[in-house]
Amino acid sequence: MLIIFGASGDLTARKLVPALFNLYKGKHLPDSFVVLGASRSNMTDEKFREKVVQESEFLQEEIGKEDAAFIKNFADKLYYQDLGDKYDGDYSTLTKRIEQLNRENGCDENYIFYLSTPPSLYEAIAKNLSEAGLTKEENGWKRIIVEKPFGYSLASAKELNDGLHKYFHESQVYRIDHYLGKETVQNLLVTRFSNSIFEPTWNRRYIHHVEITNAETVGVEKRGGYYDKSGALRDMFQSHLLQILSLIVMEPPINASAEEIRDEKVKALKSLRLMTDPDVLATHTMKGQYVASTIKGKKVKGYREEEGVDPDSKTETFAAVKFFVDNWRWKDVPFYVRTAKYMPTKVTEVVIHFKSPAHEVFKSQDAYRKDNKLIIRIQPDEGILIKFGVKVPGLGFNVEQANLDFYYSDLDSAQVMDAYERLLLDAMQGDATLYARADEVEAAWKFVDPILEYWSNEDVPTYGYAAGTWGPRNSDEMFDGHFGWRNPGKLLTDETGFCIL
Ligand SMILES: NC(=O)C1=CN([C@@H]2O[C@H](COP(=O)(O)OP(=O)(O)OC[C@H]3O[C@@H](n4cnc5c(N)ncnc54)[C@H](OP(=O)(O)O)[C@@H]3O)[C@@H](O)[C@H]2O)C=CC1
Ligand SMILES: O=C1O[C@H](COP(=O)(O)O)[C@@H](O)[C@H](O)[C@H]1O
Repeated sequence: MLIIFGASGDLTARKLVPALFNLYKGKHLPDSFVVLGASRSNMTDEKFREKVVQESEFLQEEIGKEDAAFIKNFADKLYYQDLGDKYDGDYSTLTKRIEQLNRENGCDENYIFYLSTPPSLYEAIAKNLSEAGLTKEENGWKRIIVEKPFGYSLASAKELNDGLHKYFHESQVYRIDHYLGKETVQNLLVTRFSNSIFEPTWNRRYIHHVEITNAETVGVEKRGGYYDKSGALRDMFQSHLLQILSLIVMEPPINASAEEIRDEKVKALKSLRLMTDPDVLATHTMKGQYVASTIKGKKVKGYREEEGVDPDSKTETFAAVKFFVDNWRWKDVPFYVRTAKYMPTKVTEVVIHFKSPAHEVFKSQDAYRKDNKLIIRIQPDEGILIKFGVKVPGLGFNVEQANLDFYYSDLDSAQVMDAYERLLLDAMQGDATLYARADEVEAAWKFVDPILEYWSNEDVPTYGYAAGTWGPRNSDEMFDGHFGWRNPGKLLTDETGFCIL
């Protein structure tokens, strides 16, 4: 049984229920499987079913495709229990409901508790589950999935880990990071460790620098209140982007088990050189915020005008960090990672920039266009592209770049599972490989904390950039004159919005 706390919220309707529907449709769920939503709101089972189906755009589309009886059969697996006026009360009513559903549906006592509430409630919920006897594993396994953000800083992440560990063993805790559920993120491991052509060059001898971009075309939408306290560094960089980075940086695991892979990821995260010197932080980090602009004749709101955002906010919607990895493989190779809202195109990609050939036989005017690049496109158009030099036909030896590409969509079996679908299924199967372990999360916060502390200083500039552009006009300066960011899409406006906020 899957028991979702905070089931009246946005995530349940928009992500969890559609993922469960797809698992049901793909026959990945046992017949006895049921979902029990729990929150403070008062709702009947029927009302809960109607609500999640109505609020899920995905299910609305499915209603047009599937026959009504099929959708109803799925919806009938969803139940709801209100928790009274708080999450840290007595769970005896919840326990009785779980027992009743077990009897009625012939379920085992295998439970996943999915915490989809504000994180401040996680420990209280874990405590109440334990006091209600719902965490005992005598008659079946018990797992707890916790949503991001996992902490607000290293100290709060440690506190949260300690709080959960009072009631659940680490092997029962599944910290979700939906980027790890993306097919191409998982493919980073396969690309690296199942091909003997990449691994020998995957080091300081051949790689000049590594770039990771995560760009979104939307602003903060309805989540202004949450985002203004978080910012891009906490929202995306600490979690999703450092997870991707760890897969690029890590050493080969001895096998593909959850513990071996996660051991190597932790080692990678622990190798990140901490930046504490303000002079280094000033040149190696940059924060920005989108300001109003006009895109295709339409006025777009600036971040400070969004609902729930402080009109004087200095919270970053653009975060860029340059850093080094202190180990044998990566010594002196710079990593550039950026994430931002309201950029010209939605894209997440990793670009491995290889060094120029040791001896230049063929001179080229445009070194950037000549150097080899491996581009791993995480989304959209999931795939891999290798850029390599070819001779321009005709006289002389002029070099231009050609592409060798692979797109996931070209595979016959291209049925890419949604990230939540994959991760829920893994949790049901007890596979935690794609979930973050306590020490991974703490290692990531350890790297991020000094940057956040530096950014909390009023003197650190927050650069304005026009919504629809590739961030602050001066963001290439981090590259010390070497190339700059790869911007895979045209600007949506001529405005720069450049200013210091
Ligand atoms: N929505 C998204 O796209 C994403 C969400 N997440 C994370 O998932 C979790 C759930 O997100 P989401 O569904 O958007 O959150 P919501 O704000 O919609 O909250 C979920 C539920 O928690 C309960 N709740 C909200 N605020 C409080 C409060 N102050 N005290 C007690 N209960 C409260 C409410 O239920 P009730 O009042 O009925 O008890 C609410 O329906 C959060 O941790 C979020 O950070 C992560 C990634 C993306
Ligand atoms: O976790 C989050 O991720 C989304 C972006 O996810 P994607 O799968 O659409 O790339 C981001 O918009 C949100 O701010 C953040 O909390």
